[in-house]
This record gives sequence, C-alpha cells and structure tokens, in this order.
Amino acid sequence: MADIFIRGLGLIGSSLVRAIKQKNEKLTICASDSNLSNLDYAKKRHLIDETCDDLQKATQADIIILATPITQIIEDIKSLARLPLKPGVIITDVGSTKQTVIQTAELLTEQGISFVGGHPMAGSHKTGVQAGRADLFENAFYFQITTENNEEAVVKIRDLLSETKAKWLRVTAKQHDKIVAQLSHVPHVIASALVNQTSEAFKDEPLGMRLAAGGFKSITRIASADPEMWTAILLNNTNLITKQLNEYIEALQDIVVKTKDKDVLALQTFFAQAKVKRDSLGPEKVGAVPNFYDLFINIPDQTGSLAKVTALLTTAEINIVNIHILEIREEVDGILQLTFSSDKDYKKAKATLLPYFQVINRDN
Ligand SMILES: NC(=O)c1ccc[n+]([C@@H]2O[C@H](COP(=O)([O-])OP(=O)(O)OC[C@H]3O[C@@H](n4cnc5c(N)ncnc54)[C@H](O)[C@@H]3O)[C@@H](O)[C@H]2O)c1
Ligand SMILES: O=C(O)C(=O)C[C@]1(C(=O)O)C=C[C@@H](O)C=C1
Repeated sequence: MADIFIRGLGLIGSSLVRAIKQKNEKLTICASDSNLSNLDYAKKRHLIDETCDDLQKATQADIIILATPITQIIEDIKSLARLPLKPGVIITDVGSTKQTVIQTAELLTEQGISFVGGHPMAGSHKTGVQAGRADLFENAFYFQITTENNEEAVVKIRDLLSETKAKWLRVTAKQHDKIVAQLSHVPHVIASALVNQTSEAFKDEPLGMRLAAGGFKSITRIASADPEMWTAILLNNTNLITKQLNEYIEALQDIVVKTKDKDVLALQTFFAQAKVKRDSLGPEKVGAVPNFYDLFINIPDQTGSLAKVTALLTTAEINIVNIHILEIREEVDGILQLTFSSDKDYKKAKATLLPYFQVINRDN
C-alpha cells in the first residue's frame, strides 16, 4: 500500500517524484507507466518504491498524480471515477490544457472527491524518466485550477510538491487555456511548421538544413518535443489554438504586404515593437534543464585556428558542449559555433577568446 500513486513516469512525472522524495523519502510511491523501462530505471534509483500495472492500485493511495499525455489523463479520470477510491484521496494532474480535464473531473468532484487541476509551466523538448530533475520547476509558475471546494486539497498539493520550488498560481481553467494557447501551444505549432516548411524549401539544396545556426535553432528547439503529447494538446484546446493561430497568420500576411511595399517605417516599427516587448521579459531563470549558450566567432582560414580555440578553452577549463563549423571558404574567415551549457561558461569563453578572435554575437 503506497501513499502516492502516479501514472506516467516521464519528464514531468519523474521530476515530481524526485522532488517528493527529496522532501520526504519515507513517503511511498507506486508508479504505473506503459513504458516498463521507465519503471525499471526509477525503481533502481529508488525514485519509486513499487510498480503498479493498473489503476486498481490507485484505490489504496492518499494522493493520485496523473502525468501522462492529456488524452490518457482524461481516460484515467473517467476510470478512477468508477473505482472505490480511499476516503479523503486527492487527485491531481499535470496536463498542459485544463478545460477538458476539469470538465471530466466533475465525474469525481460530484462524488465529493477532491481534484486539483495542475500544470507546471516549465519543461523541455526532452521526454522520459531520465530527463526528469527535482529542480525542473524551480522559479517556474505552477498553475493550479480554481474549482469549488478544492482549497484544502490545493494547499496539500503545494506542501507535497514544495521541493519543486515552483511559484504557485491559481487561475480558472478558461483563463489558463487562453494564456497557454498563446504562450506555449501556438509557439509549438509555429516551430514545427517552420521546420517542415524549411525542410521542404531545401528539398533540392542538400547543404540547407545542415547550415542552420543559432537563430533557426533557438526558434525551433521546441519542434523536437513529443508528437503524441502535442497532438493531445491540440485536440484539447482546439478553439483557442485555432483562433490564435489565425490571428498569427494575419500578422504574417501583414508583414508580407509591408515587405513587398518596402515600407521602411512600418518594418522598423514592427521589429522595434517586438524588441521592446522581448527585451522586457528579462533573462531566462526558469528550471534547471540546461539551456544552451551559443558563441559564434570568426576564425581565419589558417592551419591551427581551430586548435588554438580549443587550446585556449581547455587552458581556461571551460567545458564545450558542442563545436560546429558553419562556414569555411578558402581565403575567407569561417564561422565557428561553440555551445556551452551555462551562461557562466559562455561569458568566460567569450572573454578568453576576444583578444584573439572576432566574436560575432551581439549578445545574449
Ligand atoms: N514536456 C513538457 O514540457 C511539459 C510541461 C508541463 C506539462 N506537461 C504535460 O505533462 C504530461 C506528461 O508529459 P511529459 O513531458 O512528462 O511526457 P513524457 O513522454 O516524458 O512522459 C509521459 C509518460 O506517460 C507514459 N504513458 C503514456 N501513456 C500511458 C498509459 N496509457 N499508461 C501509463 N503510462 C503511459 C509514457 O510511457 C511516458 O513515460 C503531459 O500531459 C504534458 O502535456 C509537459
Ligand atoms: O521549454 C520547453 O521545451 C517547453 O516547451 C515547455 C513548455 C512551454 O513553455 O511551452 C511546454 C509545454 C508545457 O505545458 C509547459 C511548458
């Protein structure tokens, strides 16, 4: 008999159990996941105490956490509503959309079972138990959905997950879905559409994609996310996502017209408005899944240039995550992309290389 039952031990579920165990290792956790290797991995590392192959085991738990893709969360809520759950049990989820989840959870709340819709607003394009971390949600907003009579359960979930160090935020399901449609769902569609459209545009240009640099990579990183999870999100926030995508398409069409018209003032205003807004967001502080920091430098077309870069960085004890030569043409400087895992390494590398090489980054 475990204190906590969790279904879905991927990136988000395993990050939560890590944070729970960090706070109180005595709490027992029973986990279910259709990918058995996730369970195996978690058990070997004592992230969980037991494996539970079906929802029946949830009937013995005080807290049930649903951390699978949204479509499965909804199916599990329906199944849980038919089971004899423990009196006083609290059920929570982590799904990226909330209105359909909360509607389905009425099957529970109408029986007096506490349900707290949740959504940590941090994550990664990576999936699976190995990608999880206890501090994934540090400083990130963690939405909790306001529903009738769930106040006490909300506080208990906050206490259970206090080691996530997330910033808790109560919103309605409608408010939630509108905000995340614009800030998360639409950007994911745009990133994937851009990758697909670029790949199509480069069909006859083998060099094309391989030359993708910082700009393309940073705007499309999230296109590497899990297709099953994102399909489920689009199916569960359809109206808001399609409405906001249509507004985005209009904004793109508007910029096509201004570009064709060579309307310098309108173009400058377009970029200036976006710059002011983007700059005001401030630096990235959320979570601990590594962000990558790219430094671009000009390297002369001379024997030993690359070796000099690596020697300087090695002497300075700076760890390079990746080196990528973007362009080297005879008698022309090449562009070298150096990737670091921390802002500290990025800045140290920049200072180390500046006396010898021209740094291209304006700044990040
Ligand atoms: N990835 C993010 O950035 C992020 C952030 C916040 C919330 N979320 C939400 O969290 C949930 C989980 O996403 P994730 O990123 O952890 O994905 P993930 O793929 O890393 O994990 C999902 C896990 O659910 C398991 N699973 C799928 N179907 C199952 C089933 N029928 N029975 C048992 N296990 C099943 C998978 O094997 C996998 O281990 C999703 O609802 C997603 O919308 C994701
Ligand atoms: O950082 C990322 O890779 C994410 O996509 C995380 C992200 C997002 O910000 O859109 C993705 C889905 C979630 O529901 C919440 C957070």
